[in-house]
Amino acid sequence: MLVAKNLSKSYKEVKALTDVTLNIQKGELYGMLGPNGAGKTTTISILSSLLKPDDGKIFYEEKSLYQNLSECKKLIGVVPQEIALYEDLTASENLKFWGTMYGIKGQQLQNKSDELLEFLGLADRKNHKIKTYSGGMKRRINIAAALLHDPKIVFMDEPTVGIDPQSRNLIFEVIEELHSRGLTMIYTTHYMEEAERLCDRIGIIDEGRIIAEGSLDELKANSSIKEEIHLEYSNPNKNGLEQLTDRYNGQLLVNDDHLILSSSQANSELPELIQLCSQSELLLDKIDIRSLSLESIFLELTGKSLRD
Ligand SMILES: Nc1ncnc2c1ncn2[C@@H]1O[C@H](COP(=O)(O)OP(=O)(O)OP(=O)(O)O)[C@@H](O)[C@H]1O
Repeated sequence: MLVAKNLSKSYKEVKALTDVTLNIQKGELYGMLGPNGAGKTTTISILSSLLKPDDGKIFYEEKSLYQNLSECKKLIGVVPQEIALYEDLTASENLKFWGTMYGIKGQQLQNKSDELLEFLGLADRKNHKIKTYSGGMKRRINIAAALLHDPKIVFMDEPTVGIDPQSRNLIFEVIEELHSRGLTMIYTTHYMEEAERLCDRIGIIDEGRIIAEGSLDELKANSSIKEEIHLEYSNPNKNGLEQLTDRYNGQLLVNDDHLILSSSQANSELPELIQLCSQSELLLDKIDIRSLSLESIFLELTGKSLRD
């Protein structure tokens, strides 16, 4: 469906992308997982023709993007990270505006707009102004606007940023339904849980490079880490945490009230870890051994946390 070869892009002295190559199959839900500033928005902007790369080639259904711009653009829908809606217009009026921009008119636009409002669970609010909508509802209308012209591939740039868990779940359900209908999607996120839940294949991006790619199972199989030890503690003792960080350099994620240690053999590492916690005067509430997550894979590959 989409092939991108060796995309590179700099903003003056900032190297935003280096040699990014992607091969997205029809019907695939591909996740780009990376921290803030990794290059996700730049990739989407280039793939959707909003931005020109310094280098690289892009093909949609084997046709070069730049040589077939208007034809390719019809295939593409973009859900931008920033909400692109007029606050003083109703949801219907916003969709009418975007539909007209895509060249859809009259009854066809009305029908499509109603169908999407129904699909996104907002039919009963269609005549309300966007400024009365919650953040999650605005995000859903943002998605509807990208679907008006029946695109074959949709780019979703962090579509759940800044919304509550319930609204996030509604958006996941919409994406899963679109996926089951065969829509090809590229979904960017810095939440590993989203990539794990939604995506057929995940590209891990950091500092403008895809540093690993595969299904969740493939990424796990290629990692030397096998498990994670989760420790919950009740006293965030700074010195104690520093001692542990020194001992487990590059293996340990420290969060507010818990630690995650990436481990190749959790059962044999546990006694030493518990002893060190005791020496470091960390009061443990709970210990859990869990299967490997993308967070640990990211730590293994980059030496840093996805959430930094
Ligand atoms: N218009 C711009 N001018 C200068 N630098 C930019 C511009 N847009 C992005 N950058 C830089 O390029 C790099 C990649 O940014 P990009 O927005 O693509 O990352 P991202 O993964 O989408 O991050 P975020 O989740 O924060 O949007 C960053 O270092 C960013 O500061």
